[in-house]
Amino acid sequence: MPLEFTAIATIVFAFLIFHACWTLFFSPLARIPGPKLFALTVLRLAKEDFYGTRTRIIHRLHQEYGPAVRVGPNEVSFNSLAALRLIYGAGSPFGRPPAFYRIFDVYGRSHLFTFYSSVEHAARKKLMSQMYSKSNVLKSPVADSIQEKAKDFIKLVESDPQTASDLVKSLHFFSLDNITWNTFGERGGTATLAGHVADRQILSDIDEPTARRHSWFQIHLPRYTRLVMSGGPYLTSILDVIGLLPGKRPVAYSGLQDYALATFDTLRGDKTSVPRCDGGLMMRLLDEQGSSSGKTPISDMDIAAECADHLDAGLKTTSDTLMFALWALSLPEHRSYQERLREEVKGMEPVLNGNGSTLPADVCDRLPFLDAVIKETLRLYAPIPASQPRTSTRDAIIDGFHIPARTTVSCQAFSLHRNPEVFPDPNTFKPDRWLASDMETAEMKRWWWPFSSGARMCLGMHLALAEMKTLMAAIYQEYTTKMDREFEKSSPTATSRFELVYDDHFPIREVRSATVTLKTESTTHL
Ligand code: HEM
Repeated sequence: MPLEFTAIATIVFAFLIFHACWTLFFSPLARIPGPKLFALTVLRLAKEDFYGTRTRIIHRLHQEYGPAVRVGPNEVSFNSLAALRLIYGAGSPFGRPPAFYRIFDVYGRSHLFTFYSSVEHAARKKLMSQMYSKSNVLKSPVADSIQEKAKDFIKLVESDPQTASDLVKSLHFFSLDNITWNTFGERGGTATLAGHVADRQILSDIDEPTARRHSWFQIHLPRYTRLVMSGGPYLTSILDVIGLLPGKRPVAYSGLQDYALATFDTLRGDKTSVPRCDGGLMMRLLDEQGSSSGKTPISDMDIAAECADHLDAGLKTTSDTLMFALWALSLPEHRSYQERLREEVKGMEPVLNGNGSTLPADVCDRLPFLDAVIKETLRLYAPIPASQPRTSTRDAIIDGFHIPARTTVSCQAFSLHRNPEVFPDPNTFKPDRWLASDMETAEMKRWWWPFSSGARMCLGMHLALAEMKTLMAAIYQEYTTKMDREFEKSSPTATSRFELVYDDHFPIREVRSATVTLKTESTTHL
C-alpha cells in the first residue's frame, strides 16, 4: 500500500512538474509578460474574481507589464487600440466563449448576447437593429415614452421624495419602466414609478447579495453549481451552513425573467390587435417569425428569451450609470459642474414654448455639457468595466504575440479608460476633457469603450443614452441635488457580473449595497 501510494504520488508530482514547465517555458503564451503564478494556474485569477477585484488587479498588471499581460495559463489581457480592433473590430474571427457567456442564457435558450456563431448572431441582430437605431430612438413613439418616464420620475420626487432620493431604488424604477415599454410596448410596460406594487416586486431580487458569488460559481464550478442549485432544501441548507452554497434561491433576476415569460404569454394572444410600432421588441420579433420564409425561424421561446435578456441588459447598466452621474455631480467639489449643467438645460427651456414640460430626447441629445457629463461618467464608472472575453478557432497575432486558437483574449474598459497618455489625470472626474476640439478628443473617443465595439457592440446604446440624458436634463431643469452628509465620504457601489464598480478615491460604504441617498431641492426653495 505505501509503495502504491508512493508510485501514485510520484506520477502526480511528475505530471505537475511537466505541466508547470510546459505552461511557464514552452507554451506559445510563455513569451507574454505577466506574473508566473497567474500563468501557472487559473486559481490565481479566480481568487480575484471571487473578491470582486479582478478588474483592478488586471489594471495593475498592465501598469506593471505593459499592454499585453498573460493573466492565466490560457488567458491574455490586452490594453491597446491595435488589440481592440483585432479582437472586437469588423470581421473579427473572435466570438463570445460559451464557457463564460452561457451563464446569461435564459430559459435554457441562447440569444443575441450568448451566440458564439457570428452567422447566427448577425441574423438575429439584423431583426432588431432598426428599432434600436439612433434615428428610431430619438423620435416618436420611443422618445415620447422616455420623456413620459422622466416626468413620472419628477412626479415621484414631488409625491414621495424619500423613495425618489433613494437613487438605487428610484433609478431602477425609471430604468425598468423604460426597458419593459421598449420590449413589450404600452400594454406590457411596468409602472413602478407610478407606485404599482406588483411591478415593484419584480425588482426585489435584483440586488440579491449573493448574486456575484453565484456568478463566480457558475463560471468556475458550472457542474457543481447546476447540481446544487437544483438540489432539495436539505442539501442546500447543509451547504449553506458550511459556506459552499453558490447563491440563494430564487437567484437574482428571477423576478425579471418570470415577468418576461408571463408578459410574453399574455401578449402573444393579442398579437393581431397591437399596432407594430406600439408593440415593442416582442411584437417585431413575432412579425419576423411570421415572415421568416426560408430563414431559420425564431421560436416563441427564442423570442421570450431575447426579450428577457433585453430587460436584463438594459436595467442595471442604465440605472447604475445614472446613479454615478448624479452622485458625481452632487459631490461638494463638483458643485460647479452641476451649476453648468443646470444653466445648459434651463437655457433650452424656450424650445418648450412655455408649456412647462421636460426637454425631449432629441433636444437633450444636442446638449454638449450633458453629453460630456455622461461620457465622463461612463469612462470612470463603466457599468461593465471588466474583461469581455473572446476566443477564436484560428491562431492570431495580437500586439506581436502569437495567440493560439482557443486562447481567451480580452480588453477591459476599466484599463482602456485610464490610459494617462490619452486621459490625463485619469482617475479624476473632468467632463471638460470632452469639450476640447474634435482633433483633441478624437484619440479619447477611440479609447472610450463602455459599450464595446464592432459587430457585438451594445445594441441598446442609443436607447440608454437617450434615457440617461432625458432624465438628467429633467432633474436639473427642476432641482439641485445634494448628497446626504453620511454619503459624502464614501463611494456608492454597483455589482457587474462578479466585479464591483466604485470610485477609488473613497472607501466603499458597504460591499453588498449600491445605496446612495441624494436630497433633491426644488429651485423655488433655494
Ligand atoms: C449605460 C448603459 C449600457 C451599457 C454601458 C452597456 C454596455 C454593453 C456592453 C459593454 C456590451 C457588450 C458586453 C460583452 O460583450 O460582454 C453590451 C451588449 C449588449 N447590450 Fe448593452 N449596455 C447598456 C445598456 C443597454 C440597454 C438599455 C439595452 C437594451 C436592450 C442593451 C442591450 C444590449 C444587448 C442586446 C447586447 C448584446 C449585443 C450583441 O451581442 O450584439 N444594453 N452592452
